[in-house]
Amino acid sequence: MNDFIPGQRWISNTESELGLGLILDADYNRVTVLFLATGDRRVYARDNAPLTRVRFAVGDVIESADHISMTVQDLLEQDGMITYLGADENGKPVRIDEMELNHHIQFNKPQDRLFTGQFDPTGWFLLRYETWRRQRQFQQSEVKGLRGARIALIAHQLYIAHEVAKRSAPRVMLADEVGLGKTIEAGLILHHRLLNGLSQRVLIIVPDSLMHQWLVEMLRRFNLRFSLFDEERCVETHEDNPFLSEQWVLCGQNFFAAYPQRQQQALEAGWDIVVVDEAHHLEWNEQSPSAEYLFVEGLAEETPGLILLTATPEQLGQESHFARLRLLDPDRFYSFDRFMEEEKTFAPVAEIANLLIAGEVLGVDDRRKLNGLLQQDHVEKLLDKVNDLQQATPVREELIKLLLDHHGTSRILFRNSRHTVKGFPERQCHAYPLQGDARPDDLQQDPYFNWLVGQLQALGDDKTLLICQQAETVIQLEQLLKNRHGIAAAVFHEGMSIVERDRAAAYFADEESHARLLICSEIGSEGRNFQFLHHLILFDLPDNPDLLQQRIGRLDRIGQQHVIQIHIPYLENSRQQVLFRWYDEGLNAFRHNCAGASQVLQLLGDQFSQALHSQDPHIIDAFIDKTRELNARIEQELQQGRDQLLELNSCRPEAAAQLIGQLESREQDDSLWDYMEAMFDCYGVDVEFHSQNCHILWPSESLRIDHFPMLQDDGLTVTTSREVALAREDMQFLTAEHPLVTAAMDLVLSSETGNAAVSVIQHPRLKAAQFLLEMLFVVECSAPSELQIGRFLPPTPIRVLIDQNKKDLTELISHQSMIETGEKFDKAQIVGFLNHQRQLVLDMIKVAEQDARLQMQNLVANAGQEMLAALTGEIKRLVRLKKVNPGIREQEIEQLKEKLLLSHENIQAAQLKLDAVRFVITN
Ligand SMILES: Nc1ncnc2c1ncn2[C@@H]1O[C@H](COP(=O)(O)OP(=O)(O)OP(=O)(O)O)[C@@H](O)[C@H]1O
Repeated sequence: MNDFIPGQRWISNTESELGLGLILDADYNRVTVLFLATGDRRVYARDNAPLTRVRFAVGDVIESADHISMTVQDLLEQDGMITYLGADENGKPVRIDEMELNHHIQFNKPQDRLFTGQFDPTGWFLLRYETWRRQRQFQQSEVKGLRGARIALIAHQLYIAHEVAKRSAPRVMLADEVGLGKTIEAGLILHHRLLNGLSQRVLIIVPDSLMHQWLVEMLRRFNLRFSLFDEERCVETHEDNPFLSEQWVLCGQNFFAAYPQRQQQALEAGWDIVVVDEAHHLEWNEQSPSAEYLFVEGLAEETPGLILLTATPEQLGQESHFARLRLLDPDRFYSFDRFMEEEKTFAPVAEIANLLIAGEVLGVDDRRKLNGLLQQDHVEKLLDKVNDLQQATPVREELIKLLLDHHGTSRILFRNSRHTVKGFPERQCHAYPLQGDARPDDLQQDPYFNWLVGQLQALGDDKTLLICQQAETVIQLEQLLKNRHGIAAAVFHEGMSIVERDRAAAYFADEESHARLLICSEIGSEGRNFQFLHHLILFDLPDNPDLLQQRIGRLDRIGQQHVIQIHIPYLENSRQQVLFRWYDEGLNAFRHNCAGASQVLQLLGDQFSQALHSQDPHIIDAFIDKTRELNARIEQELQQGRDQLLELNSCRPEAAAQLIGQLESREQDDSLWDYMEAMFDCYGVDVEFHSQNCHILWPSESLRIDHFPMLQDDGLTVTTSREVALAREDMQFLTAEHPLVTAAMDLVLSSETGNAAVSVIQHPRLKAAQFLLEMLFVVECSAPSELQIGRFLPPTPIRVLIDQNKKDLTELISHQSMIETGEKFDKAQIVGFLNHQRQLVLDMIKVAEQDARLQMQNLVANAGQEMLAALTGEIKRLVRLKKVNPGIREQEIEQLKEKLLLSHENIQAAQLKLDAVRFVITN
């Protein structure tokens, strides 16, 4: 067992990026280590802590926390602590106690393994090399985080995810029209952030009826395994704060409402991103904001990332919509009146933005208008270049960004509609006027019920969804259909538990089940996926057009293959008939989603309820005509203003097409599979051919480790084809982002295996009987995770090849061209030779290191510039907004400046580590 003494310095074998650890405490079972570079504290079991004692040797150059560096000349050991004695650059004697060592220090171990003969087969070195190369390539890829999801490549979704995920704090409202894939967009954003280490802790809050669907979607589409939290689960964890027991948590909205003390715990637990689905339920007005709103407001203040999802943002009125935007960006959305005022100026803003996007020359007048709009932003210099062919593209992008952000609907609101996303099937509406004076209490006598029985018979074997308002109606309908007519139906309503509801929906969806009808109360009208159906019966109609859109959206969503048939019964001369005509003739809302419906309703005011209760055909006709007129006007206004701006922000077709192009070309290249085969070979995983692009993986008898990521004894079937993955959910979709691949890559890089190797090669440019060193250095930056330094300087490999004359051959002889001859060598002889030539080998490493250091300086300089551009952009924006919004605190700006300084400091403190070395003999 290791002897740990507080004050000693140890390094993590698996997370060397944490820098130098300091033993804080060691008792019988456990050892506590503080990694000062990142501020992380880790507790390990004492008998198998993955830690290595840091002990420098004579000749090593070390540095103290105060940046005093020295060459070690001697080591003093007392009571388990080491003191290094040596001299600084000027030869002045220095002593550094190990406690004083710089915590950013990292270690160059591969050469030690080389000199002691601990080299691995070349395949491992190549695997290590390729793993670093791929990881770096991945970091630089525009489509990182978007590749691994089991989804069809749909332009607007990829565009949004790509736009949002790379921001320093993703705070957005995803408000695409019903069924266009907001859950998928949120999943893609989470997937990207988690995969890149930009976010760790995620809380998703959804209506209870959607909990299970979210859980399944996150897992099957993104390989993200969330934990469902309810009261029972919280009690079971036995933790003071149960939310600290998991990183990815999914909760129902009602749970927080029912257990307010859990709200406090969720607030205290701290998250990187909070996602709220069906966010229109967060109702707000000045006098009485809802409890749900206040809770999310609390989370919004504490959490850097916030994603709100709603297809109908204005369902509870403009004020609530504004309040939710304010949750996301209080600096930008500070006054409701101002927000309402701004809508009026959307048309000219959209006009100019369109000119900029179209790449048209901006005349003097246009430039003046633009300058007027962007007065606070001092864009004169940009405007000078706006027509300059060489510089116009980035300049125009910047101007569009400013316009949308400061004068448009802002960059946090995304809304795509069927108007722009094509390919949705037609909707047909069938009206069924029924005779009768009024609807009796007894459903059996109700003409609606009799109609329903006949209608179900007419629909034959086609499965159908029926939605009505009340749970009570659902229960009665089901009973009567069963008892009187032997018709089996599944039900879904608020009186059922979540498990019962999910079970009912699954039973209904099962092709084998007898139930041809699913009867839902209004809660079934939100979020659920029923695109496998194409008949919808609206047993009654909601008064709110957004609710109607939600209902139809259950069927009219991505994946719908058929023309959607909407069936609506109504009693002649009844309120329901007027409502039907209002939707049908006034808004045309059954066949199309109607963007201006909420505004029409607002403008109609009392006339709406008056007309619904009227029996006078003139009043009703006039009401319908007025609706039609208002609707046409509002739709036109929206189309020229707000909707145009939303469209511009929500998807740029060329950019999206480029993303899709990149994703497709990656998938056509099968180098991932070649790489994985090499990995499987090294680790001892058997591969069996299944069918084209599909394989079965098994742990072989000679598996090198106890457990290969995700691999069970009964094997795992994988496919590298997206098409197959979409059709066959039983297969894993193997991409560079699949957890099996990423975990296997981590495995390679966190172990020493492959960091020292010996190869015999032949190369036309090299004489026989020479030797060279191929080295892989890695630039690493250990910094607190909230700085997200990885955005600018992720771990970056640098390859250097040096020959025995200390000449740098990196450019001349590529890694790929160094092919092994397969010739055997005498290991003992090589070790003897290496030790005999120790000084030369060390000198060769030194030369390589100098070269790598130069390259590192460039990397650091570039990363610094990128960081500076990103953070000064954020600072400038705040300074600009502060001029119009007195609510912005100076402190916010100061915090950003501090973040900039800290990021700069950490990037400058990047370290170079020799990760792997290969001794190459030529033949
Ligand atoms: N890119 C995609 N590939 C495959 N299926 C998709 C894709 N995008 C969406 N879908 C499917 O389409 C349906 C609608 O998507 P999703 O639930 O994300 O939409 P939504 O906008 O959240 O809907 P709602 O407004 O009803 O909440 C889901 O069944 C989803 O799995």
